[in-house]
Amino acid sequence: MAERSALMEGTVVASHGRHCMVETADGERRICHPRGKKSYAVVGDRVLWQAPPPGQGDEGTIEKVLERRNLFYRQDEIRTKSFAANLDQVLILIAAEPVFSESQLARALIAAEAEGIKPLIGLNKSDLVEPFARAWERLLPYRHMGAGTHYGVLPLSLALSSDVDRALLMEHLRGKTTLVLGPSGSGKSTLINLLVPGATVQTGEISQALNSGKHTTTSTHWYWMDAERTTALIDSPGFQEFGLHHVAPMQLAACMPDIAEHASHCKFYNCTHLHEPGCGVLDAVKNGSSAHGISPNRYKIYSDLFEELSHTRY
Ligand SMILES: Nc1nc2c(ncn2[C@@H]2O[C@H](COP(=O)(O)OP(=O)(O)OP(=O)(O)O)[C@@H](O)[C@H]2O)c(=O)[nH]1
Ligand SMILES: [Zn+2]
Repeated sequence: MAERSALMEGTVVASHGRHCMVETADGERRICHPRGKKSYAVVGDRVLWQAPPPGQGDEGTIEKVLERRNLFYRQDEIRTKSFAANLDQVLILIAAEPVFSESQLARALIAAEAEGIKPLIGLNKSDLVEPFARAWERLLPYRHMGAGTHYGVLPLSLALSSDVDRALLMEHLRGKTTLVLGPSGSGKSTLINLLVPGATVQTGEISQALNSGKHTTTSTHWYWMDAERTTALIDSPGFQEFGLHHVAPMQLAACMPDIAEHASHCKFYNCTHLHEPGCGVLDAVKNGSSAHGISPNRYKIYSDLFEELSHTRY
């Protein structure tokens, strides 16, 4: 039996099917395959990997996925899609146009909360004055959520005020690992290319290497934004149909800061906030859009999701 080399630690920086690109501590990258089911890794995973025995090519094997701090994923009845692991925050980029789906936004935010990941919202295309004003208005509950400490909505105009936007984004991203998500047309590619010059070329090359020649961009990629490798951005496709099958209905309120804020005032500790007397959430819904109320849209998202998650689980 050929002698095997030592285990080394690395970070998964791209994945395509079962193939991964692993980056070592000194920045070297190489293609690795998982050894077994237990070593399936996603972008952001810290892994122990091993170089192949001499003369057997240069593709390594992932021997072990180290314990994750968190995993951002969506799940429906049929499948689970894992986006990335070990994140500091998720930046959801939407735009004045095309009009965004509030339900989709809310779902992504809940998925982040459920894993203890800080969400951040960017609203792009502020140059489209009227549609932007409408979108900004629709985001009112999100701008106020958690007394302004929790979320933040960053107004952006990525194609026009690139220097200003780069500086603003850097304030929020510096030193962190951030997953960027967004519906098609929101300006996600514009954002990635603004923050990581040459990202498109890098993506093409890695995709090609992982996909044995076929060109594809439908995979998740990790980019360093600085030479010191302290600030990372992860680009991932697949924002549509955000299933939350993994969130229990009774866990939902805690994952929606504007609802959670009032849930401690309920008479019953196991209040569903749907019909109970003495419910702090229902009282806050009556106060509607006042500073301390819950917006009708947000409550509808809560009650619809509660119903949906109650059905899908059993
Ligand atoms: N008006 C305006 N248009 C912008 C802005 N930023 C990006 N766009 C335009 O919006 C369109 C979509 O931008 P992309 O960066 O390709 O968006 P994407 O989210 O990557 O979209 P997909 O490639 O479909 O996933 C392009 O035509 C951009 O030029 C902006 O600040 N203002
Ligand atoms: Zn209640």
